[in-house]
Amino acid sequence: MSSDPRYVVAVDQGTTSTRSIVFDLQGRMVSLASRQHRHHHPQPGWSEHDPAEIWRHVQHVVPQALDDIGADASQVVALGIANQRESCLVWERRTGRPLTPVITWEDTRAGDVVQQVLDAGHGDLVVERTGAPVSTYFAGSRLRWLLDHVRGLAERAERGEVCFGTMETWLVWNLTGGADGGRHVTDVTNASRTNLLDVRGLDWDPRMLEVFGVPHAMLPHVEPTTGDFGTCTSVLPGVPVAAAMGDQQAALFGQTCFAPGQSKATFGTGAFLLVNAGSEVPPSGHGLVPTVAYVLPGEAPVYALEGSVAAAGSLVQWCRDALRLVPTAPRIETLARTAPDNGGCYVVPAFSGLYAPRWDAHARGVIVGLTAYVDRGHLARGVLEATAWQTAEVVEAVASALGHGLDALRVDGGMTTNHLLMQTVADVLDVPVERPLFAETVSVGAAYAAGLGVGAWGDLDALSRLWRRAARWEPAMPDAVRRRERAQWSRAVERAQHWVELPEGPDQLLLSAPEPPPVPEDRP
Ligand SMILES: Nc1ncnc2c1ncn2[C@@H]1O[C@H](COP(=O)(O)OP(=O)(O)O)[C@@H](O)[C@H]1O
Ligand SMILES: O=P(O)(O)OC[C@H](O)CO
Repeated sequence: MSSDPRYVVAVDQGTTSTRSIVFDLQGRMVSLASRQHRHHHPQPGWSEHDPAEIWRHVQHVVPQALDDIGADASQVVALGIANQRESCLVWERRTGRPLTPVITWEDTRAGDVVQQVLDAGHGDLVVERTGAPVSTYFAGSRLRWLLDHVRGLAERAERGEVCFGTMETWLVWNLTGGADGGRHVTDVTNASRTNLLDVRGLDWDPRMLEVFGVPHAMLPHVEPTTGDFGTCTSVLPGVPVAAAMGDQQAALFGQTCFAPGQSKATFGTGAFLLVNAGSEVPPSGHGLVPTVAYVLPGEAPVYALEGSVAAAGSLVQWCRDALRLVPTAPRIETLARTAPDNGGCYVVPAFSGLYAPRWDAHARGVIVGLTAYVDRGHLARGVLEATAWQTAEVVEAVASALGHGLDALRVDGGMTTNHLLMQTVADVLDVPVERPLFAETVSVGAAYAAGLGVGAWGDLDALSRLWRRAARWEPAMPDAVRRRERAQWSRAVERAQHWVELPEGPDQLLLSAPEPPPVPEDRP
């Protein structure tokens, strides 16, 4: 065996930042580099990133993570990509020039498209074919919005002159050559978040393309989670892109939830609970969404049942950036610990409406129960409790769907360094909460999948043996308190619900970037 160390590199392209993590072949994390990108909110309900900025960050963090350990591309056996899901953009096939910003999963501008699809009576059909309800959350409605509002885009899409993609599609295209032969591919887990994929056939559904008016010519080829996504021509020249998957599916994989019934919750910008549902599409219902967990070549697909919470860490970020309540996100814990409880104050962060299990696009955020007694500490408590209670609603829905509750919940994501929050989650769920040693489970999952793809690791059992618990929080809240607080939370949510009429979309192109962003730097 060569003494030259060998590595698997993961890229986690998240809503807040882009990270690159290097793993050795024992599955240990050996280096991490990260960069936050800007988040634009040009109008209420709009949420955008600059695709060129994100590609630049990938070009920066991947070499940096390798440089930090004195390694280079020649020692990398595979690259795996995990990404914020549903966020999407369109670019020009000939030049690779982005024609739109990244319209993120939190963006609600396509509310009128959703309404049109529902008014046309297609709501049940979309759920039956794709597993997911019609929502601005899934990419199809936002793609339709772009086709309607970017001048000339619909015609160019019909002619095959433009490429649609979610974030892994954009990154794989650029990594494998861009306009000079880059691959236009998506992975099946990301594709299952578009309202356009036949969740059983695992390819674009012609009926859904009709319903959303999406030309097939602009869509990427759908690939299994691990396999041949092409070879990097830049950033990691010669290295195969061996896996790509949505970040929440990657976290399920990284938490080694390979057996039906195993679950994890990731607390990042949003919060996402996924339960492994085995190889049959689980029934929709209880406000949960069947989704593709992973597809390994030559094996039956594995599905998950998902409960997505739109706003979790983003509420903390809003407290930091918009309210200046805290200087950094972790300081929300320090502030919350100055108060013994929420002082009667409840925060419902329905910035993008409410997702699972209520699915109310018309909901908007509220802070209720304010009296002159409430101070910053109480508010910070209310902010953390909002994530816990939203998760509790999802866990209740999962219990109804499965017919039994969870024994324990594996957690990960940026918010899980917050001990008070994790204790609160255990308390309101009345379930123990466990965090693994490698809390960057999204990257772990992408690396595991990529390593499997090139034979660097044996099999799923070998990966399961790598999971190590680092922390556990036991429920400690008296039942009576839990019941009382649960009832108060429900009353607060009711006040947030049905708040707005969905706005009509503008008639003309109103993207916030009137000039297309510059072509990524490394292209001639
Ligand atoms: N200690 C903390 N307490 C509460 N929220 C936190 C803490 N640390 C980070 N966050 C929140 O977590 C999010 C970042 O988590 P991360 O998993 O990196 O997100 P993403 O994958 O969505 O980019 C941010 O929204 C931030 O506000
Ligand atoms: O980037 P994250 O961790 O907020 O994840 C975003 C989700 O994939 C949205 O569905």
